[in-house]
Amino acid sequence: MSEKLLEIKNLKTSFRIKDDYHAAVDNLTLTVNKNELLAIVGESGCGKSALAFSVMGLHTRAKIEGNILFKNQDLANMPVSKLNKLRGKELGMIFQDPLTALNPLMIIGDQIREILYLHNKNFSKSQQKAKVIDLLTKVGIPRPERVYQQFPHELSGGMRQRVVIAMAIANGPELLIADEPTTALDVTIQSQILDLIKELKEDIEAGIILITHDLGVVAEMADRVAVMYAGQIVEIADVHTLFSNPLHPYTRSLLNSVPNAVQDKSKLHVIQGIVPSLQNLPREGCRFSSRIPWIDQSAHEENPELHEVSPGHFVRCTCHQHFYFPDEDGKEEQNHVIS
Ligand SMILES: Nc1ncnc2c1ncn2[C@@H]1O[C@H](COP(=O)(O)OP(=O)(O)OP(=O)(O)O)[C@@H](O)[C@H]1O
Repeated sequence: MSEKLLEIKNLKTSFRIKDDYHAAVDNLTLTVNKNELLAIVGESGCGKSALAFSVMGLHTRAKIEGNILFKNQDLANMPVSKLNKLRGKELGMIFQDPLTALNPLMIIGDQIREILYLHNKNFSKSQQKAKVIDLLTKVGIPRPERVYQQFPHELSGGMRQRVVIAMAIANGPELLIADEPTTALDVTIQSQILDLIKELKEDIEAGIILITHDLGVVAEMADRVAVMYAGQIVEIADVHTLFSNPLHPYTRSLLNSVPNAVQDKSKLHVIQGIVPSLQNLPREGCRFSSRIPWIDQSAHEENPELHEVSPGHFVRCTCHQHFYFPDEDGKEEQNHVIS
């Protein structure tokens, strides 16, 4: 039986725009188990980062409602002083852009030493230095003694992201959140960084939330996948089920829009449009219905819920039972009705 590490219950993260609050994460419920890698996917603007920042308590102006239970402590309703003791120790985060995550005026060694010292004042300076060298070696940095003395601008983007990862794992986090950790890097470095996160998963035995746009990465690394659209989870399942039997129209659209070597390119089905802006998000009915206007309105639920269609596989709204792509000619898909 998997052990729950993080349990998010009815999380609502809202930003104030003009005079009103608008929810970027809307009534979201999710668990992450120990030693599990949960991938969160979805288009830009669907609320992935808002969710990650809520877990880490990094929103300064957002209104947070609901519960974020980490080992049964509620991060959403915790004083900052207590949260600070968890962040950088039991909770680690790898940010999108390593340059903004590092202090440009401090050498790398001191930045990592500071994190170690903050959470363990008993380490002597030489013990801290040894540990930093150890961490830099672990994240694959060649000549760690030299890098210890260098400033962030002296390193390449890939090396900087390795440093950020070393900082995130310095105190052995139990939950690690990686928010598009390779966005700022070129393709070859991207795969090295992802390999590193994969290795670390075995090594540090943490629960990991990986936010990414890259479905290839998800297929290779994730244990479970949550698909987000307009602030909500529309489908969640173990990685095998999600890729072999995607049900929600949005999930099917995401998977169908990725070409693969054996696929006939004329059969790429793409759903047009984008995630609406926060102020224009439909708050009632199926939020995806405006993207699939050819599906009869009666196919949607009034208040779409997540339904468990097989053990651990949840899909929002009943519209998936009646969904087909408009440019599909096969009758098989047109009759895609799941009882
Ligand atoms: N501080 C903020 N104030 C107002 N609106 C915000 C704020 N931060 C995010 N938003 C809005 O909330 C919605 C969700 O944004 P979020 O950054 O979480 O999306 P995302 O899925 O992480 O996108 P990306 O993949 O581009 O990082 C978007 O409409 C965004 O414009």
